[in-house]
Amino acid sequence: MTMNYDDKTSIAVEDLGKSFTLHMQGATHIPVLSDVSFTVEAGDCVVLDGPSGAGKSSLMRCLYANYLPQQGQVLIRHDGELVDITHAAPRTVLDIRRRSLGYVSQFLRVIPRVPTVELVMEPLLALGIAEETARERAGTILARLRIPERMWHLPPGTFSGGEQQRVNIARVMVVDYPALLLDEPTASLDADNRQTVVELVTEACARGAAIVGIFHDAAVREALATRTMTITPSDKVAA
Ligand SMILES: Nc1ncnc2c1ncn2[C@@H]1O[C@H](COP(=O)(O)OP(=O)(O)OP(=O)(O)O)[C@@H](O)[C@H]1O
Repeated sequence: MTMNYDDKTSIAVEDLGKSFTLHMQGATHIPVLSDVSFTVEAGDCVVLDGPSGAGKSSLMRCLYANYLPQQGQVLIRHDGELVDITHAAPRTVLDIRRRSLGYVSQFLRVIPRVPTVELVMEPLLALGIAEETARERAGTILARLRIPERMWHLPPGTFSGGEQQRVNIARVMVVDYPALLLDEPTASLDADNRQTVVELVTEACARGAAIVGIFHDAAVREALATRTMTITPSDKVAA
């Protein structure tokens, strides 16, 4: 049942439950999340905490509708309305992802042969932003994240792990999404780039973005969290 939310609520998670069934292992049942409920308001940065394997990344994937939960719903503010992304039609999910919800995953999914600058411009072009403006904004964020200009025309397939992660971050943070999901964006970054990411996320919060993040670095968590949500491991029962 959908509760009443005020206009500032950007994300509302209601009674979410997710388990996996491993069919190759005699239908082993792995409960991961049960009865997870929380809301994220505009300008909030909710940090997911909890031990390894508790289900933080799985929750993030449910929020982006990469995983389908068996129970509950995830409401995302889209065009002024709270829309249940878990039960939305595929084209609505794509539209929410294009305009309302950005997601920095742990790894860059590289599209072969596409130059870095074009990868970063692409989400802006999809929003109808003119090519020249998109190129300029892509350059600005790549420079902030210390990707040297001589690399912008190269596809990032051969870049280092940290360089690929920064391209991944640039591709999302170049858009002013109203809501953002950040799954360990600073994991393989050096101190300077970690600081840049902290600044980018702080700026996003200040302009009113609603953020859910997983950050293994305690200093990053401390700098960004307006609230912490602890995810407790479900009993991993084999049936
Ligand atoms: N696609 C999947 N199929 C089966 N089991 C999965 C799948 N994805 C996650 N799991 C299981 O769900 C549990 C939670 O994993 P998840 O990656 O969400 O944890 P986490 O809290 O993000 O851990 P970490 O902090 O180590 O990244 C683990 O036991 C994992 O094996």
